[in-house]
Amino acid sequence: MAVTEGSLFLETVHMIHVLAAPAKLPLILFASRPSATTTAFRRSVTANRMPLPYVDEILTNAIPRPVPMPVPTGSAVPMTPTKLSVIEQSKRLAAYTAVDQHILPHHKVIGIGSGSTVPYVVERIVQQGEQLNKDRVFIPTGFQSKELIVVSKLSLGDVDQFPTIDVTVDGADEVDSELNCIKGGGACHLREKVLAEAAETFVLVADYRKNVQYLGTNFPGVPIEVVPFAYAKVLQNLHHRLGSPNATLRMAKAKAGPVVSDNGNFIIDAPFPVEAMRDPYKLMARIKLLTGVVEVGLFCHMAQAAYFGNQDGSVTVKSRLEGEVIEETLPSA
Ligand SMILES: O=C(CO)[C@H](O)[C@H](O)COP(=O)(O)O
Repeated sequence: MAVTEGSLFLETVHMIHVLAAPAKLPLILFASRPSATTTAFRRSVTANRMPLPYVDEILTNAIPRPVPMPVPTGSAVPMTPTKLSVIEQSKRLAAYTAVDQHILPHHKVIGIGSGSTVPYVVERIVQQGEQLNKDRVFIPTGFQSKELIVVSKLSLGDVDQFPTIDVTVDGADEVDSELNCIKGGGACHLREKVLAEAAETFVLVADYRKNVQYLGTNFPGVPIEVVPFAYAKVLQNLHHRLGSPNATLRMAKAKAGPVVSDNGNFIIDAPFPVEAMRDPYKLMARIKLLTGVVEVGLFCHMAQAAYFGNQDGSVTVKSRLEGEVIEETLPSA
């Protein structure tokens, strides 16, 4: 899914934060005035067309937020609300743990990925303090992460200025037992793959629902970015030659016509049978050879580690050590 319910929640919160920022209205509104929070949240959710029963679930199923690291004075922190649903709490746990373990003081060029877990990544980076962050540059994978970087008053760079990145942290749609993943639910996978490949260390963060043994378990299709004029030809290739008869052009939700990526391209979502998904590298290579394909949302042999926040407050970590992927679960704090 391009926009999950959880991500809508975060994006809504983020949107309110962005709207509030110029008028210096703190997002603390969420913490100190729950009824105003609920009303504002409902209003923006309605504008985003999220079903209201789900809003009720988010608001009632909320659990207390753990105490964050102290925020250095004067920092612009993209604050999250005081109460988070279990899923949001899991995302934040994953993000905080990954940042604590991988974004170290000597890291100066940092790639910021896309998706609903990434705001927590930026939040934790900001909590590391102005002293550390003033000498760093942050490279976004798209519009969302660029906004997060700017709103957080971190220095923005681009990969053409910094073709070597110390660490890139990104979300994922699914991660398998070999640390391969599906990305592109948010149509950012071209830039995401460039930043993953440019990075010395590429780390994934997600909630427990994305942790699977085989790709395609829950996430229905492989996102494929194509140049617009070639989309019909690529669709035909996928239907008739590559064994994806249900591949479709991704259509926009609040616009007539297809989703257009940050690079001006179209996205095809192509579901494949289980057998094909068991060898994601081979599948990725076959799709990539179709002329008109710009990038495939299968990331194989790229991530060094993946962090999944669990419902019970523990974090499952998959990491690559001397070619082997090991999995461990860190107990809740
Ligand atoms: O690959 C991506 C965008 O292209 C995202 O990282 C991925 O879709 C996960 O997003 P979310 O956390 O919102 O489900």
